[in-house]
Amino acid sequence: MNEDTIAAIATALGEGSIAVVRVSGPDAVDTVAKVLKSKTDLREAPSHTVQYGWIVDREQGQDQELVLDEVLVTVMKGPRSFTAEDVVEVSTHGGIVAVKSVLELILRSGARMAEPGEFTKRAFLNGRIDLAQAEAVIDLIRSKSDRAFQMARKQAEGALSKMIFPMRQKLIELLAHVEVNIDYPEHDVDNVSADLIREQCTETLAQVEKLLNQANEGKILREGIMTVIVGRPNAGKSSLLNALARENKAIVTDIPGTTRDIVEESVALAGIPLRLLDTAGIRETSDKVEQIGVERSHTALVEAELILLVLNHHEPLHEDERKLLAQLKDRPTIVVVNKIDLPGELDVSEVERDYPKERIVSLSAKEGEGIEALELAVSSLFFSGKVEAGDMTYVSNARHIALLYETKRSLKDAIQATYEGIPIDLIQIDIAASWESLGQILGDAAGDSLLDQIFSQFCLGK
Ligand SMILES: Nc1nc2c(c(=O)[nH]1)N(C=O)[C@@H](CNc1ccc(C(=O)N[C@@H](CCC(=O)O)C(=O)O)cc1)CN2
Ligand SMILES: Nc1nc2c(ncn2[C@@H]2O[C@H](COP(=O)(O)OP(=O)(O)OP(=O)(O)O)[C@@H](O)[C@H]2O)c(=O)[nH]1
Ligand SMILES: [Mg+2]
Repeated sequence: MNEDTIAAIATALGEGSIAVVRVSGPDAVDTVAKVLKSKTDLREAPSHTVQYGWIVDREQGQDQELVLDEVLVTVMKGPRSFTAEDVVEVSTHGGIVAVKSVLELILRSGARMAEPGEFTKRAFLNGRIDLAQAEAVIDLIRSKSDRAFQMARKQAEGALSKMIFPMRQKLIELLAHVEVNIDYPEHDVDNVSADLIREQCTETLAQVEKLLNQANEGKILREGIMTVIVGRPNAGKSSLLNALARENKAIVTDIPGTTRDIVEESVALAGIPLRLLDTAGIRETSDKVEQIGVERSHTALVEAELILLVLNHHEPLHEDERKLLAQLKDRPTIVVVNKIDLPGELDVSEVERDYPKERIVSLSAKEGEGIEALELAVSSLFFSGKVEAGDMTYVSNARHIALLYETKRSLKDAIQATYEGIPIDLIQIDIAASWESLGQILGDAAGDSLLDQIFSQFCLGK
């Protein structure tokens, strides 16, 4: 347990109705009791209760005391608290003046200023949460969407840890089993061990790979897919954006070259968030403004994670479209054959030579027909199965993903070694390594520098 009692402002600095100073550590109650005037002495207050009172600076004059603010004070006795230590929270009036003066007084009364993330770090060091949970707290604060927040919240509650834990348990049991066989060598024991290792490591490897696949899907669900709509002028790119956005966001006219600059809109397609970029139609042009637009279309393509190449069903394939089809065939491209409400002039078989059928979608942006087919094509391109947002655990933290890759490598090495007749005690090293890298996700034996690096990313007071 920590000796120090720490304090910091836990709320954002700015105008607001209330602000909170959080104090944690063995002297939290005493420190605040010294500066609080209330009916019940804070030292006598039961845990998880709120006291009304005033924060007073008694050291100001001789007899007179200076009232800093009228407050509500919450006491949470350890280990039933966020840090697992005694925690006292002082709710002051909002704005920065009251809360700052209360914090300063508390610091003068014996507490030390907390470092960024130190409250959460203590929750980790005191064993209330593991490192993966602590890291999820940062993601929680930083999340910008409901979905991102819900993913982080579940991890903060230990969803990932609950999956890692049994995997590690299985590996340690395997190690124990193999160890016993080595210590009491009988005939053919090595073969039995090799079979056992192969079986268990293959099972764990499948779980690790599943987590890694889901990590990628989770990233898509949190951040959205950068989607670029390209095609010739008048193909109906802006109409497609409007149809997907269900509003007239981009200007649509029958004049080729209408869109000059990139128009951006976020939409959800079959539950998948897309960051849609409508671009200027690609063609040779002498118009200076349009040229810049076409240039921007090409630039957008470079970074696109999904490309919707819009063709016009009502016209034969144009040379510029042949070029685009060839250029984009190895990219994540879906060919959208638009204007199917009009008579067909386009020879789709030419497209089908380079693109599989499930990557070609026919629709009418104007009539809003065939959008479901596009939804299907997008979700099968990015998701192995159904898009689940509800109860899946998505690994989002870069450190965790790197450690899962390390685990994967060790498990693969172990499996490979069983086929090559490598001595069991050498294979044990790989198994132990995979057990360790999984443990590092939870913060097993994490060194000071790693902890410093992780917790310094937090804001003050968290
Ligand atoms: N005022 C206030 N609001 C807050 C927080 C806080 O610290 N203070 N939180 C901070 O992020 C979040 C809530 N998170 C919390 C997580 C655990 C515990 C806690 O005391 N856990 C104990 C005992 C719980 C119990 O009595 O059953 C434990 O898990 O042992 C408190 C807050 C959001 N709202
Ligand atoms: N019949 C029919 N007309 C369409 C359809 N989609 C678009 N159009 C029409 O085609 C014309 C061009 O549509 P836009 O959406 O502006 O085409 P664009 O690809 O954005 O064109 P630029 O911005 O010039 O590159 C407009 O007159 C639209 O109404 C469709 O599905 N069916
Ligand atoms: Mg347009």
